[in-house]
Amino acid sequence: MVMSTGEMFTQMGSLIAGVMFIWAMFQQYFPYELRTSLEKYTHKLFSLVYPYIQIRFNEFTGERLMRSEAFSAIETYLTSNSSMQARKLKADSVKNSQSLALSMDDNEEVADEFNGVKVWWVSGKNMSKGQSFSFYPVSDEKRYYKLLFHKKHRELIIGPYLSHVFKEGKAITVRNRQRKLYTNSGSHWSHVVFEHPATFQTLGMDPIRKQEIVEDLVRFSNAQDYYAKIGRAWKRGYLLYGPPGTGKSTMIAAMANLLEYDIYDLELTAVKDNTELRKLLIETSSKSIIVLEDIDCSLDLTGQRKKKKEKEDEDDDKESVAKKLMKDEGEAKTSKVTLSGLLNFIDGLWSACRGERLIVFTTNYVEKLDPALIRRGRMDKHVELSYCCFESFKVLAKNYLDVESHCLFDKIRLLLEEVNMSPADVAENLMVKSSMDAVDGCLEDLVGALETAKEEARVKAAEEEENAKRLLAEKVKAAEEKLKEVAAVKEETGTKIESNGENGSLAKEVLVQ
Ligand SMILES: Nc1ncnc2c1ncn2[C@@H]1O[C@H](COP(=O)(O)OP(=O)(O)OP(=O)(O)O)[C@@H](O)[C@H]1O
Ligand SMILES: [Mg+2]
Repeated sequence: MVMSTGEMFTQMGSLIAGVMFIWAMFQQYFPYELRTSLEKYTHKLFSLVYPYIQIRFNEFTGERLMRSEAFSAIETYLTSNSSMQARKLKADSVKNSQSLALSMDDNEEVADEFNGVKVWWVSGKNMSKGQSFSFYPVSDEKRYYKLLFHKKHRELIIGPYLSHVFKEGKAITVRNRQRKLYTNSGSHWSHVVFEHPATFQTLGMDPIRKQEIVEDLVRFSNAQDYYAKIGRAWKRGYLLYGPPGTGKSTMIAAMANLLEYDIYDLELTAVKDNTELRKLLIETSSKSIIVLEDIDCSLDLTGQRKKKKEKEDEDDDKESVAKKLMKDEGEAKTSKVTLSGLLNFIDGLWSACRGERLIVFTTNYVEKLDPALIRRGRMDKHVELSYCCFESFKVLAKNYLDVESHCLFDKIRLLLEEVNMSPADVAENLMVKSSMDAVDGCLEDLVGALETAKEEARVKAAEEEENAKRLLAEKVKAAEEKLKEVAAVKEETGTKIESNGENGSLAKEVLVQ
């Protein structure tokens, strides 16, 4: 059997250690003075013969036998190296069984290089003593990794190399993990696998603004040191606002996909009180987006969710939820989330308990939100998503139909300047309905839809103008009637006042006014 380098060094080390042990036992028979100088020389000799250092990383640590973070990070780090070098590999599936990860099997060895220095990693396992025979897999094996390197590189390996291994191992874990979409029922989060395919490439909006948002997000995700330096919690608030179907929810999915974050979709109406809200916050992990959708209609005074449509139909002098919360706060029972509870959730002391988090609010009615809720510092970036412009259309056309230019584009551009159509409606028209004339057919459908919308808008505007004219005519008529009445009264009272003597002219003036 061929012995690998690391194995050879380990065996050599064990052999020398054995000899040293016998030698140490033997030394006990020498006088004390002679023994101390002998020990000194023995150590020198040992490090000359065997100049290597070994570090052992056990899989389980502590009294509660927690799996060691260092071990996990090393295991993941070595996975990327081992598939090329090790002879015996273990296979495991990652990312929803879509791909395989190969890692080194027990008693295998791989070499690694860092700044030109070679090190060896050896995997091994110990069995617990007193094991009884069983047909079932043994669960009390204790695995470990041993790192072997020359003693002259001690500082480099113990410092920069090991921190590089841990950092890289954790980064690979994040890349390979299955991302999750959480939702709360009461004070508990439950999750499904997050698989939304939206990306910033497929999001239809002005490319310059889109680039600005992408850069802002990437800058945030790399800014741990910066946030620590300026003494702020590593979190950022986004307010996405605009009419329905303009891509607010889609943008959140694109954000999560860009940064590889989990999403916590917080249903505020299902939260009993501020304490429950805080509990939910504490249970979120870092590298995540906490989403509060439709913040303007998430709650009402009774804590019941109102459907958006009903909300739209309600009377005009609606108050923002935030204002209602504020009013409600004084009389709040323990079963209510209050505005201050929500503000604390966003930027109270507990909000800093896990770093690297985005908090995203969405709303169709930004003007209804309480300024306290969305001031900079809480919602750092305000992003308006609006009706489809020509730039957004071009992204959608490229995405849905794979076209970058077409003879109908000019017509569409002019129509989009005149008509308010949401990207969701534009996208609906660009969905291929049959294999025949896909591009021409879809673009013609869109032109048709835009022209219909334009005509509808024209008819609506004409109706509104007609209504306004009618209203004005009615008002003029009413005013004329009033004038007639006033004139009649004036004539009657004017005569009386005139007969009243010197005050008569003054009274007349007042009446005229
Ligand atoms: N800007 C956009 N780019 C690409 N697709 C979009 C865009 N806006 C909307 N869509 C499409 O329309 C659908 C609805 O969009 P989305 O749910 O993101 O809208 P929203 O702004 O969140 O609406 P609401 O205010 O009703 O929640 C999505 O499935 C998406 O495919
Ligand atoms: Mg939405």
